[in-house]
This record gives sequence, C-alpha cells and structure tokens, in this order.
Amino acid sequence: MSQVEVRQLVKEYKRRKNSQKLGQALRSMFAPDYEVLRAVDSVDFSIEEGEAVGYVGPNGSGKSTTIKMLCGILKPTQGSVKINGLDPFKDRVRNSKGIGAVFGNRSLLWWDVPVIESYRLFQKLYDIPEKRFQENLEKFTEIMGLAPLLSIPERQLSLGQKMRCNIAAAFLHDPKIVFLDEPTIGLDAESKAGIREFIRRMNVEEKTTFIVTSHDFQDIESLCQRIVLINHGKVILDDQMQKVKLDFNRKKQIQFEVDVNPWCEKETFAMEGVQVFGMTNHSLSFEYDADTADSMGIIEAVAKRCEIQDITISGRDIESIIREILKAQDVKDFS
Ligand SMILES: Nc1ncnc2c1ncn2[C@@H]1O[C@H](COP(=O)(O)OP(=O)(O)OP(=O)(O)O)[C@@H](O)[C@H]1O
Repeated sequence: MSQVEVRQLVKEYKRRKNSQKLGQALRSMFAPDYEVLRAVDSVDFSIEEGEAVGYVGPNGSGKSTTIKMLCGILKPTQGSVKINGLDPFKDRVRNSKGIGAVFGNRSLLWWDVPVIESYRLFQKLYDIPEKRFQENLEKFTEIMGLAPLLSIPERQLSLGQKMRCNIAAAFLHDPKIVFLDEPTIGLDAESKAGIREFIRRMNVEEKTTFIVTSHDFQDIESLCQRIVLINHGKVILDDQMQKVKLDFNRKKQIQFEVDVNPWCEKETFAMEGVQVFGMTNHSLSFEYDADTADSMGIIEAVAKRCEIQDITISGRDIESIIREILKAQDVKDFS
C-alpha cells in the first residue's frame, strides 16, 4: 500500500447564488437559492514514502481543498483518502500524529507566548520524548537560525521569522508526511532559500514525504521530483519533473558529469538526432531534437560506458511548460 492513496476524490461546496436583480435578491433572502460547485473532481493519485510532490494549478483549481481533505480538515463528498492506511477524516487524531501541515496564511503558534513555549505545548500534545524534542530543536535551530527567535512571542516576529518558526513546529513530532501550502509566500529571496534548504534536508535525511503547493515555481522546481497539475478540480498531469521537462522541450540540451569520459579522446559519440556540443575528460554535452532522438536512449548510452555523477537538462523551465499546458486548456487567470 502507498503512503498516500487518493481514489476518485470529490469535494463539492454548496454556495448561495447571488442575484443582481432586486426582486430575485429579495426572494432569495427568504428562500435561498443554492448552486453546487465541484472544487475537486474525481482526483486519483498515490504517493510513496520519501517522495516530494508539487501539487500545482491556477487560482481556484482545488489545491487547498484537496490538501484539507488529505489533512482531515474537510470531509470528502465522494471517494476516499488513505494516509498511512488511515482515513484522515475519521481517524483525525491518530492521523495527525503522523502528519505535519503548514498553511502559509495560517499560524500553528500561539500568538502571544514565546515560540519555545508553543514548541513545549506541541511536545505535550504529541507526546514527544524529551531527548527527541531536544535533538529536533537543536537541528532545526541550526539549519534555520532559530536561536534568537525562540524567546520572542510570535506576534513580534517578521513574516519570514514566523514562517521559519512555523515550519520547525510542524516537524517537531517527526511526521512521516508534511503538507506545505504556499510555504514561502511573501518572503524575501534569502528566507525562501533557507526554508527550501530545510525542506530538502528533511526529505533527503529523514525521508519525509512532502506535498507542496506553491505559485512560486522555484519552490516546486527546487523541492519536488514529481509534479501533479490540477485544473478545474481535475488532475491533468502527474509525472516526474524531469520527464515533464524532457517531454515538453523539443530542442533540448543535456549535460553529463561523469567519472571518465570514454568519448573524449579517440571515439565519436554517434546517435541519430543527437549533436555533440562539448566534451571534456569529465563532461559531455549534447543538443538533440526530441522528435527524432530518444532522450532516455542518450542517458542509457552514456551510462553504459561511464559512471554518471550528475545530469543537467536545460530547456524551458517548468513554469513556462505548465503555462503552455494550461494555455492549451484556455486558462487565462494563472498567477
Ligand atoms: N469554503 C468554501 N465554500 C465554498 N466554495 C469554496 C470554499 N473553499 C473554496 N471554495 C471554492 O472552491 C474552488 C477551489 O478552491 P481552492 O481554495 O481549493 O483552490 P486553490 O487551488 O487552492 O486556489 P488558490 O491557488 O487561489 O489558493 C474555488 O472556486 C473556491 O472559490
């Protein structure tokens, strides 16, 4: 079983219709007229332990609604969600022990007590053993520079400081999965970089699974290996980030760093549709046309002859690819 399993998930909101016409508006005060909005429409996906998934889409496409159902805050209209085998809505308390959540516009901390006191309350709430609490606090303090902030009440912190303290709070109980909704919204470049570094380290070192929603594609590109694109409540793309980039770039460049480049001195690298751009003892770079050359074929050919240490694929960034996909669907309000 996958760590996160979402099957045919639907959320409908019942909304009161507002009429522009006076007569209808008066009538609807006594007999309100409702319309049903399907915010999440038959969404399916599974997420394995340790994955970092970017859940992206235009404003109002249903991202927050999905995340709220995954956290157990909202009850699905139809379909099912399983997090670590639990139904997050029915097993809300047990589920909350295994997950962390940060909503960029809402704080986890108590407004007028020093941050460390909020952390102590979380320790009690989640039964975090003192040793583990201290280890985590030390690690998070070091990575995100929290030391000077711990004695200050949240209301006296800047936006960036608040976000760092909130993110640390969400990790104190060693959650297996963390939901991050706009984790860097409104922050300056340095604060964003610090938060991304922390999230990346938790993903690599602790194998924490992440589901990140953000309109900042640098968040998505720097944190996520996989991207799920939602539009009008439906998933319209779910794939590995590198694969999306490969598939949507026709003329692409691919660079390899290798232990020893066997083609450097004597041989020629020959493959249909592939042009050699540069070679050194430890690197190779090619340009190829996606219509005629198979990108995975190049990687396989290189991997057969030497040890690949790094691969860089350049072309358009993920934001412009996503815009193109959405434009094809005639979406104009992407922000
Ligand atoms: N409590 C609610 N009652 C009625 N409609 C709602 C409610 N919450 C959200 N909606 C509607 O559901 C749709 C999806 O909203 P949601 O907040 O999930 O989108 P989102 O993708 O997170 O958007 P954004 O990027 O702007 O945060 C929108 O049309 C929104 O107006």
